[in-house]
Amino acid sequence: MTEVGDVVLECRNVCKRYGSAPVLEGVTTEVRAGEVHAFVGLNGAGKTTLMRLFLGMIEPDDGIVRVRGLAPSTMPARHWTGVGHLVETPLAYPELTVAQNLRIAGRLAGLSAAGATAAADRWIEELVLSRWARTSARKLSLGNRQRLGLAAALIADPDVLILDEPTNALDPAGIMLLRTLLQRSRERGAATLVSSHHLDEVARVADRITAVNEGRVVGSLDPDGIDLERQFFDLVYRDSEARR
Ligand SMILES: Nc1ncnc2c1ncn2[C@@H]1O[C@H](COP(=O)(O)OP(=O)(O)OP(=O)(O)O)[C@@H](O)[C@H]1O
Repeated sequence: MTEVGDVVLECRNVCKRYGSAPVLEGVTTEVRAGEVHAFVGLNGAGKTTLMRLFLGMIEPDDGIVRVRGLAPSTMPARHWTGVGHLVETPLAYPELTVAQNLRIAGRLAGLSAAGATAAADRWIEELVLSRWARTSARKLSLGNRQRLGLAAALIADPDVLILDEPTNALDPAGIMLLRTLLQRSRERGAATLVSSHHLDEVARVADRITAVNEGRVVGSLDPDGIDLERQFFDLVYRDSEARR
């Protein structure tokens, strides 16, 4: 396994509320270079919210969030070029083809025009999208739209990768492909944060698994451990009981 390096993503005592409803309560965590850190939790646990904070899409009410030591809201544009992400629905211009979308993603990630064209061709092959390269994004199946989103996130080999439920809508071949891509990103030294509901899949790809429940970190799971589902529900039930 690759050696794990410096802290790249970090949050300390982060709280986020929507109105009076707490969504994250005192979350502290980190992701280091060369590791895949997975967040698992039930629907509404706060996983997407944490990712949106790291991407500067929202601000914490309390606590600190850092990406390579900088607050996302103050990060210069050039730092974002090394951050690949797929959060919620894959972002694609519906009227543009797969190839055109990937060229734009490459340009936004700081590649030259020629570099973006080459990267688009490469990632179309990697994600097995060749048949749809000239198809407009709006005509893609859900799974192929997800593949396009993953290709866009990875287009410039980012050293920070934030993927929310990346297996969404993928077929078994797509899931295996994603596994390989995450492994390669880890070997390049990328810091990867993923969220998932699929404990078996997460156990295959993650170096670290953190369980969240109702906005709080409630423990960690050993990816090599047995019966992860039972361990996960034990943590969740214990936390839910303690809150009563
Ligand atoms: N913009 C918003 N306004 C109000 N509430 C919100 C908003 N965004 C998220 N929430 C609430 O925050 C909580 C956490 O949502 P979040 O999407 O982070 O959970 P999640 O763990 O990603 O869930 P899922 O597994 O279902 O995707 C939920 O109760 C959700 O309804």
